[in-house]
Amino acid sequence: MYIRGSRGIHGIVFETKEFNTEETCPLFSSTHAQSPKSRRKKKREQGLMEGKENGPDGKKPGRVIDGPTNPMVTPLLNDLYQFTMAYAYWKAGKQSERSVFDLYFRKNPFGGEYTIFAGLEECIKFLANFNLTDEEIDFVRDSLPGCEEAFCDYLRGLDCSDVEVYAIPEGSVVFPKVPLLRIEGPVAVVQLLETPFLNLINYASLVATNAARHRFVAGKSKLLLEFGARRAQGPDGAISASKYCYLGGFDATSNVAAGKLFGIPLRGTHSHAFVSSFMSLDEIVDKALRSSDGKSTCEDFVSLVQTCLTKIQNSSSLHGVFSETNQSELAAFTSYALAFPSSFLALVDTYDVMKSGIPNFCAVALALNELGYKAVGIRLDSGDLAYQSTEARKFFCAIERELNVPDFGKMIITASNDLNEETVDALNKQGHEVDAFGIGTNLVTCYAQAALGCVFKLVEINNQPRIKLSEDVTKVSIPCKKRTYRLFGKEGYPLVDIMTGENEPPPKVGERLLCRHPFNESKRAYVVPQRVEELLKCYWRGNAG
Ligand SMILES: Nc1ncnc2c1ncn2[C@@H]1O[C@H](COP(=O)(O)OP(=O)(O)OP(=O)(O)O)[C@@H](O)[C@H]1O
Ligand SMILES: O=P(O)(O)OC[C@H]1O[C@H](OP(=O)(O)OP(=O)(O)O)[C@H](O)[C@@H]1O
Ligand SMILES: O=C(O)c1cccnc1
Ligand SMILES: [Mg+2]
Repeated sequence: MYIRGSRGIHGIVFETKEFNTEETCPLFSSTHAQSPKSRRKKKREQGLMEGKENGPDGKKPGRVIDGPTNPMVTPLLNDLYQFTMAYAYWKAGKQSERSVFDLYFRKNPFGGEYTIFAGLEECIKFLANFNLTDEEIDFVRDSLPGCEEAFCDYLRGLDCSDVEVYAIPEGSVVFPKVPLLRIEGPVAVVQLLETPFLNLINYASLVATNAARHRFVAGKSKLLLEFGARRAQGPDGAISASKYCYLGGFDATSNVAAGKLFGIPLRGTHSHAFVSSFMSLDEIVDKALRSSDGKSTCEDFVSLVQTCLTKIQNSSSLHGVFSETNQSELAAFTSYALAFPSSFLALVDTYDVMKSGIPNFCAVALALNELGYKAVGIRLDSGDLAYQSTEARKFFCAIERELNVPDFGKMIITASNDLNEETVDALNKQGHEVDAFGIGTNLVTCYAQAALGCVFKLVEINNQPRIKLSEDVTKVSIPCKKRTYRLFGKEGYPLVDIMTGENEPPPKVGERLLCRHPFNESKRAYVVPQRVEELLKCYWRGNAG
């Protein structure tokens, strides 16, 4: 069954970070995740969860799995109807019927050609710790009219030991309608997984895709910094954005909590407030700075900065670019350099980029250079970023030439201010000298598209296929328990993802295969795969061994 050609991504090398298990990804080997509830914690401490985790091969490494990162992710993070259905299944004696659900999305986000799958690890953490506390059961009892006590007893015994989860590895490039997860198990239990799983996967995959798209437009060589914590949709939005933007190809985050939780590299500069908090150089009391080799001390770093500024003012090619610079800004930069001589990076647009910020920065950077330090660079946060970055680079290169300071021209130029895919693309077209982009609002809020629209559909029960019909053909579900494969061509690129029935023979390398679109009869293609990769791997095998 032909689903979606991967040729749309032909030639693009995605550098998303793939992580299949906690072991393989240091990013998620956090030992700090908090258990949601004391009862769950106790259960884990007693080792009751031990031996249940499965890697992509379904093997059990035999150790305890932490709960979800966010302690609010409990079985109650659900739609009421999952509990009413669970009750009604139970009343009808159907609660244990073996069901198969597919989790998939229908359309790539952002008008694009691909999606990055994310959120799987949190789903497995949720499964591994799935149980309802007495308090939660009391609340469910009160929320369901006429709820019988025996149902509460049933809920008390519920866990995911009868559930199996097959999934595409987290961080993979995925396409519409191909199941990202296949979840098998007792229908009432699997039903209770629908909303939490969708919640954990929808935003994660959307923001990871957004990050990957920003990476693609920025190019491999640029440093991408996620600056979204202040604009994200609440605390979970911020933490999830940092985690999944890193997965999607960002290099670092400004979010300290995400750095601690996941080991994501932290990066940052300083704000306008720091610059405007200073009035004059007289405010700097401790003016001494030891040289980088520790062999000498400059007793008056402020005077050294002033001397360097005069040197720049007197240099022939820089002459005329500026006259007097803002002295409060110079005080802020000098003070910052005294605090961070080895990693000095200044925000240069508080007053006037070319007439003040850049010369002031260069004066401080030159003074540091005399003591053996190398300044890192600047940040631009307003105005025409293409023009300003180009002018700044020219200035740095002129100083390198005129004052004979090796590598001064290679200063890192960071840009921020409401950036998104389009502005980065526009900058590329105009030509710019930006080395690093700091991106917040548009990235983490996924401003260009609010949700991915993953769904969770019953495709089989008691070994019988199930379908959901719809007037809208794109909403018709694809029945049956399936296997999915990615077929690769001669040059090693993926050609197509296909779905087959569970018991159909798998595609064979070198054998011609007719692939058909599930809804559009006219779309079909013969493919001769050079490599075949099964996409759904076992991540949770319950008690099955
Ligand atoms: N060369 C460029 N080409 C296209 N877009 C740009 C370019 N330079 C900057 N931008 C974008 O244009 C917008 C500038 O917005 P705006 O004019 O509101 O900011 P500003 O006045 O420069 O700064 P602020 O209001 O934050 O002090 C930002 O979204 C920025 O990312
Ligand atoms: O623009 P974003 O992509 O969200 O990136 C984060 C923004 O947050 C900071 O300032 P803030 O926006 O708080 O103040 P500013 O608008 O005055 O710069 C920073 O200077 C960026 O502009
Ligand atoms: O470190 C920075 O420069 C930063 C962090 C968050 C938001 N804006 C900027
Ligand atoms: Mg801003």
